[in-house]
Amino acid sequence: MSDSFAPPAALRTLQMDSLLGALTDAPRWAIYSIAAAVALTAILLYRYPYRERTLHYRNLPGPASSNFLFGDFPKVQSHPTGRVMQAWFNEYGPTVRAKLLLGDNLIVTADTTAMGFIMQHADHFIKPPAQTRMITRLLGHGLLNVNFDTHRRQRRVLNPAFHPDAIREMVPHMFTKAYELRDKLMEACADPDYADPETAAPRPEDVVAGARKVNMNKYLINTTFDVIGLAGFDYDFGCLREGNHIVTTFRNAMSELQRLTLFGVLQQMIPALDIIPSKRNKLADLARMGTSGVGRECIARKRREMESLHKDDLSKGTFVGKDLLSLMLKANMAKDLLPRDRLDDTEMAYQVSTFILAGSETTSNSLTWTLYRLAMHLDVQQRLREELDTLPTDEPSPEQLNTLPYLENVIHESLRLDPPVPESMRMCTEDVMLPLHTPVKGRDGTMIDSVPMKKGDMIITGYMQVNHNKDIWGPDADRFNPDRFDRPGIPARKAPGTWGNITSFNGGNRNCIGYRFALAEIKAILFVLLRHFQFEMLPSSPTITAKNFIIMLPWVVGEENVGSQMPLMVRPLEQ
Ligand code: HEM
Repeated sequence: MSDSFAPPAALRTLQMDSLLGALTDAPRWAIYSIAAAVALTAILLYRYPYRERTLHYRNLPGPASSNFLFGDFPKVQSHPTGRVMQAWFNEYGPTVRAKLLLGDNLIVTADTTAMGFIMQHADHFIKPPAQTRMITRLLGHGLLNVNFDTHRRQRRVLNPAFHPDAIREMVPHMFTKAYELRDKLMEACADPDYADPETAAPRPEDVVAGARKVNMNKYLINTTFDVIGLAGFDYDFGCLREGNHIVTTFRNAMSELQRLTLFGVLQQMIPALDIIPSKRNKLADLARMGTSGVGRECIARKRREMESLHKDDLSKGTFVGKDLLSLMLKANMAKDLLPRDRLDDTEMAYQVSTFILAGSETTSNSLTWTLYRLAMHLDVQQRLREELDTLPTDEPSPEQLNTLPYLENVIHESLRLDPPVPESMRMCTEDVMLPLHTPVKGRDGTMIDSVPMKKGDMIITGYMQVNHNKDIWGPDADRFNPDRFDRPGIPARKAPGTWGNITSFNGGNRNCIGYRFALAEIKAILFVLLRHFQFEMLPSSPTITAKNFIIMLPWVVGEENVGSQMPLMVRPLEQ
């Protein structure tokens, strides 16, 4: 039947010949253009309508894509941290689907059960390979970016270094650096010509008797780098004193990697671009060489100290220091550790790079946002200061600091409201059903209480949105109120996470290994700062906003050229 409509064979041959003839006669550019157009159409049909129709979680609700090529993430990035995602959750419920690059889909959730499930199944939800490649280039194969058995092996050696007893021994280093910071700020405030090079020149109204405009974020970054150097591996970076070129290179690399550039986007999609000596690749290599070089130097020094102490038997080389690296080296020598489970020196050096990143910018940002909240709420700041003043010492022990309930509440509230790592992305490694606490209404009107995920699917978990969940923290969940923790019935229900019913330190076996270190450091630094200074908002009231570049950084609207900053008025207190 159908053959009767087909042209006769001779005619078919003629048509084919004339098509081929036309193609061979056509100029080359025309042939290439046609081929490119056909390929592009095929790709677009595949990436958009085809995948949309065949997507296994297509019923999940979510926004219409805000950008055909780049998906929703330019919009997410151009708004303050968490704003766009929260708007989606308000409209569709806590689990939605959104668009990544070139029509790729992903799931975005702040559902407490889904997030708990992801935390408890770390092998099923790993960091996306593109992100891991980038971080590995910066840090090497350290704890932050290895998976499966390698992660378990490394974590086993690192865990003892973060035991509460071990952290207690590191607190004096935290105070040493907190007092160095105090002295730097005092110097700045005493100098009538002081102009902070890390922020814009003060406006006339910000020139105030007895106080100075200071970019506290930068001072705190220098402090936390110094603390991690001393407490982490017995190495003084001296960032507060005079700056350090290794840290500067490292921070430059971080800024470059955090910038949204076309090359960066392409590099995520095309691993072959890793070999291009682009600015971001070169800076990441330099940063890794610098920090892991510090690691190697410290490891060699520790080994020499151990050898001179325990010439006869290296395995006795226990008491070489109380820093993280010494404790890791000690754990690595434990007799019950099989040789294949030990970390070699390169792996050990990469942990140093990892702690430099994971242990400094997170803590400094948490402190920065805490000071911002305290500057906005001078009553809270004063009440906290009065509590700190009840301790009869300039260098309290961790136990003494732990007796201060308001200090605990302020830190808890700040970490809840402004988590330095506001979200994380994961890739599914095998097919699973993701359970939900709160069902969402599907596009076809049915309720969805679990989401089918397949190997390779991407998901973003919103730490910040769980922390702001009104069902857990009450109707004022978006407000800074350290007293909420003393209210009966708050938190109203359980949220996943390692500490304080908040997700800021993640949870499960990929939780933040350094959370006790961070809490001790935040307490020591706040103790010293608040007993010597009052922190105030600038009289010119610039708009401070938060932008997420892996870490939630503070920016001043209209001063983006200055880079990330938190300018505050710093006023020394009369002693
Ligand atoms: C307020 C300060 C801190 C916050 C909010 C914080 C938060 C986090 C979060 C959310 C993660 C999970 C990241 C993910 O898997 O996507 C993490 C992991 C990690 N953090 Fe922290 N962190 C802080 C301080 C520290 C400190 C001081 C150290 C080290 C001294 C540290 C070392 C690490 C490491 C090594 C990991 C990777 C753990 C693993 O994958 O097993 N962090 N942190």
